[in-house]
Amino acid sequence: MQKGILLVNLGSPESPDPKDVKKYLGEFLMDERVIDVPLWARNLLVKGIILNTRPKASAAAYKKIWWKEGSPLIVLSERLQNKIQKQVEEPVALAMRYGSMTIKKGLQELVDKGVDEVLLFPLYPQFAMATTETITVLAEEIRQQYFPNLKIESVPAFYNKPDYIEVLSNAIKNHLEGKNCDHLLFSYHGVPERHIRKSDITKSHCKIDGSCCVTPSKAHEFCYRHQCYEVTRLVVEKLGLKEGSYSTSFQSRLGFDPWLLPYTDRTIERLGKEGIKNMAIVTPAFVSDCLETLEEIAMEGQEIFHEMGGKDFTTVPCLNDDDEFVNLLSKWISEWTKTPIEIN
Ligand SMILES: C=CC1=C(C)c2cc3[nH]c(cc4nc(cc5[nH]c(cc1n2)c(C)c5CCC(=O)O)C(CCC(=O)O)=C4C)c(C)c3C=C
Ligand SMILES: [Fe+2]
Ligand SMILES: [Fe+2]
Repeated sequence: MQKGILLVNLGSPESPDPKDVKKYLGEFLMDERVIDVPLWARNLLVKGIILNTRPKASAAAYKKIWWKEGSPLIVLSERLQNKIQKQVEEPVALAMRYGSMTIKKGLQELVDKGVDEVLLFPLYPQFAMATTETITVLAEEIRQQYFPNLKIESVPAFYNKPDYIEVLSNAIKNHLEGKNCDHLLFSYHGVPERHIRKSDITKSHCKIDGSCCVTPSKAHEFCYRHQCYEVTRLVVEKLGLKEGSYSTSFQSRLGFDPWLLPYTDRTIERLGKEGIKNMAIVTPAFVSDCLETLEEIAMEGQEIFHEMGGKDFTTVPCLNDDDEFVNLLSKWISEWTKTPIEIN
């Protein structure tokens, strides 16, 4: 058996041009695991409303964060792939759930290299229907249709692995060293509350209240909200943060449905109003910096904080191609391939 690895991230538009942004948003938001309403309603909402209003504003936001080499999310994912490939003997390919770097092309690239057993690695620490699930479901559909002899094994959410928490905590500690920080905000991408209920395998656990996510349950294997709160809890424990010096919030809501609370923008506002002068934000739902971290948090979030009288505002970069993170992913891959690796 020849083994290979397929890393999968979300994707990004081809360019920050409104035409390309519209095309990308069309594919992304028509995914039934992202906007999870019946097809007729999704068509109405996405094609009838969102794609006629959002692409211009989104394109302007993408323009602010776009790099010479391309979309930060894609460039950073490629750097991660290249660094892992330097440590791992087996071929490591990269694909995006949306856009031109498709999962089909990624699998084809591995098959062309003689691979018949793939480790599918969604680059998300927490499980969500809109991320991990849509990747694994699509990969399986593609396998059945085009590569029926290929074996695919998926890496589950790694939010509570002690070595991941250690790498994340070290990155936060290193970034904050020598900086003023009175409050650390853990901001996770939000999801509609309905997604949490839909992913509840017990069908009765998730109440989305103050207690369900801290009450042990089988449901937590697929509960995005629980997994986000667990990352905060475990990092807080590791860094020895005091009660009151940190919070958890959810960003990037879209539409009128209730999304997970509290919202990040309102939380930043509250912290400023309460007299916090120096704050930091970490965004552990994202492995790679992207529009949501570089624009929504580092630019818009900072502006809100300053308007509320805040002073120092710092954003902890995502793990991106951090050496400790590369070593960790390479180690997990080598545990699967059973080929020892040499850590650079
Ligand atoms: C980290 C995990 C993510 C979850 C969960 C998620 C859910 C989700 N997102 C939208 C709508 C949008 N998201 C957008 C950008 C975006 N989302 C994620 C990650 C998650 N999304 C990333 C990494 C990015 C950035 C991509 C980049 O190119 O840099 C956007 C596009 C930007 C905008 O117009 O604001 C939308 C729209 C929904 C509806 C959703 C539902 C569960
Ligand atoms: Fe999103
Ligand atoms: Fe819960």
